[in-house]
Parts: sequence; structure tokens; C-alpha cells
Amino acid sequence: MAKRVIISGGGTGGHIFPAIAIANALKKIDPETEILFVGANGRMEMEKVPAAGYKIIGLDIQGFQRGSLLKNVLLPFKLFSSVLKAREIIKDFKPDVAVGVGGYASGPLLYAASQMKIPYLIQEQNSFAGITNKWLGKGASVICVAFAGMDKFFPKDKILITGNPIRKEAVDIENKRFAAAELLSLSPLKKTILVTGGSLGSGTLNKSVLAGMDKIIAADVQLIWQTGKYYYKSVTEQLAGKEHPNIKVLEFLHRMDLAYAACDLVISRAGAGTIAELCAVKKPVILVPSPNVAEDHQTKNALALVEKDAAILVGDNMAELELLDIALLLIENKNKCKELADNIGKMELPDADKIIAEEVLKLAK
Ligand SMILES: CC(=O)N[C@H]1[C@@H](OP(=O)(O)OP(=O)(O)OC[C@H]2O[C@@H](n3ccc(=O)[nH]c3=O)[C@H](O)[C@@H]2O)O[C@H](CO)[C@@H](O)[C@@H]1O
Repeated sequence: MAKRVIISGGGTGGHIFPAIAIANALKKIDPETEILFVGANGRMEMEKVPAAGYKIIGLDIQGFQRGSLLKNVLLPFKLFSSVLKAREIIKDFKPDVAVGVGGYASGPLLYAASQMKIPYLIQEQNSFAGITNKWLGKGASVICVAFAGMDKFFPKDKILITGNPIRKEAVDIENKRFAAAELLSLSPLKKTILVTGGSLGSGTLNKSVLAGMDKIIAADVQLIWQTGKYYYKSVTEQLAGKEHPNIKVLEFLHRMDLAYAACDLVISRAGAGTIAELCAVKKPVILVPSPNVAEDHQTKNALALVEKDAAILVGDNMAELELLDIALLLIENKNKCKELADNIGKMELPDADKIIAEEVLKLAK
């Protein structure tokens, strides 16, 4: 009989896209699998999950809001009512198994699942586990991780190193350079840098590009510049009158495959999902870890690559000053680019989506 699976979590692309990759892999194994997503109202998953063809129900849940005591006053009530709603959802949908990928909705949903004796699997993308996942890890049947040493956070016997699941279509770049460049109105023959700040964009990367844009233009290098939704308006305002055909400014990249296919070098934040994709597309990368994440986990993500000569790291505080100089030197250094690309390719853990989907189905039996 077809299995019924609830997948919960979200907040940012780093949680949502692995969830979609797991859902796609479940459907590939058995197209009859019934999948329901549970997310947080008002967050990115409420738009991205239906766009990927899956049904989602939102909980009224938020994270702890730093700097606003008033907003946090309601948090315990929201948590309580989210657990009640999660219980209703489980009662109606009758899942055989639940999956949590982290982000606000995972907590109440997996807590309700554990109360209702539904087995659950956790997928942790980062080298550092957040409080909720650590707490939920105790009751999980399996915890799928992407980094070694995660037994600091989770019971050792439940951990499975699978790597991070990625959307196949996002990394399918074979023979697409010319078409991608054409679609982006760029030349396939000129050197091209992709700048991505992760699913939300990065203020530091945007500032660094603004600071060094003249050098990019002078070097006749092209730029695919993802600003992030929140920064797009301010970036385009600052660029007014200085637009250049070599520089493509985009709010969000809906086709990551085209961006990866068209570029020779990537400048990126060090989100775990982006890193997993970079291992699959095998592009040289300069990582600028965000300092604004729990326990500085992006630096740890980045160092795992740097230690293997698979990426170059530029600190957030140095980026505005030197990031584009380093990028322009690197893109001209064919040997170094090849070495970085070869080494990052060796770190790929392929089939994470399939391995996790198989674990999910095992639990559903
Ligand atoms: C600020 C923050 O909290 N960042 C966290 C968040 O990152 P963030 O949400 O940025 O996620 P990742 O870097 O892991 O992944 C970004 C995902 O969004 C996609 N994408 C990105 C840009 C774009 O324009 N279009 C697009 O489709 C990428 O292909 C990738 O699949 O989750 C990650 C995984 O838990 C963490 O490691 C990061 O530290």
C-alpha cells in the first residue's frame, strides 16, 4: 500500500529545498506515495512548496525574535496552538512517518508526532545542530546528517551520514553553458562570476560587489548577481545610472542550473545546501561565511572544504575590501580554478535524497 509521509520545516531555502528533494525522491521510488508538507505561515515554504507541486499546510509559528520582547510574549501561546494544530493535521492525514528538516514548523510537528507514536526522521543540514533538533533527536528513529562528528549533538546509534539532499534539476548543468548565457543575455565566451548570498541574499556580498564593480567592468568579466529579495530595491537604486550589460542583477534565481552552468567561478555564502550543490556542479568557489548564524556554523561548513583545498575563504569583515580583487585574480588562474573544482567535486555525496527517502520508507513499514 502507498505510504503517507508528512515533511515539516522551512523558513529559508536551506531547509525547504532539501525537503523538496526528499519528496521528489520518495515520488521517484513510489509515485503513489502521499506527501503533505507542514510549514510556517508567511515563510518562503508557503510559496516554494506549492510551486514544486506539493500541498502544504501552514502553522502560526515564528522563531525567537531578537530585540523585540513584545513579539516574543506570544511565542509560548503560538507554540502551544501549533502543537494542537499539528495534532489535528496528523489525525486527518494519518501519516505512516514524519520527516523534519529544521526550521520553525519542524518543532511542533515532530513533537506532536512523537506524542502520537508516529516514527520520525530528522535531516540536519549543518555541522552544528540547533536546540530544537538536538531535543527532537532523542525521540527520532534516524538522524540523517552531512558532516562527521555529529554525535556531539545526537545519539550515535541513530546517526546516518548521507550528505545533504539537493534538487537534481538545480545541478543539472551538462551542456547548458551556451543556452544559459543566452537566456541571461550574457556572452558564453566571456569569463563569468556568479554571486549568491543563499536563499535570502547577503548584505555583505552586495556591498562588496558595489564596492568593486568598476574593477569587474574594467576586466570585462561578467557577473550574475543574486541580491536576495530584501536587498534588491536598495541595490538597484544604488546602481541607477551605472548599469552595464556585463552585470545581471537578479532578486532570486529561479533556475539555479542556468546560473551554475553559465559561470566559471562562484562567490557565495556558506549555507550547507549551496555547498552540497557546488560539490555536484564542481565549480571553483570563494566562500564568505555569514557571521549571523547560530554558533558560526557557516564558518565550520566552509572550513570543511578549505581544509581539503576545495574552496577559498574570505572573512565577512574583509569582503568589502578584498573579495573582488581575490575573485578577479582567481578567475584568471586556470590551474588554481581547476584544482579547486576537482577537489570540491571529490566531496560530493551523491544520492543523499534517494538514501534518505529509502530510510523514510523503511520507517513507514
Ligand atoms: C542565513 C541563514 O540562516 N542561512 C542558513 C540557511 O541558508 P540558506 O537558506 O541560504 O540555504 P543554503 O545556502 O543551504 O541553500 C540555498 C538554497 O536556495 C537555492 N537558491 C538560492 C538562491 C537563489 O537565488 N535561488 C535558489 O534557488 C539554492 O539553490 C539552495 O538550494 O540554511 C542553511 C541550511 O540549513 C544554513 O547552512 C545557512 O546557514
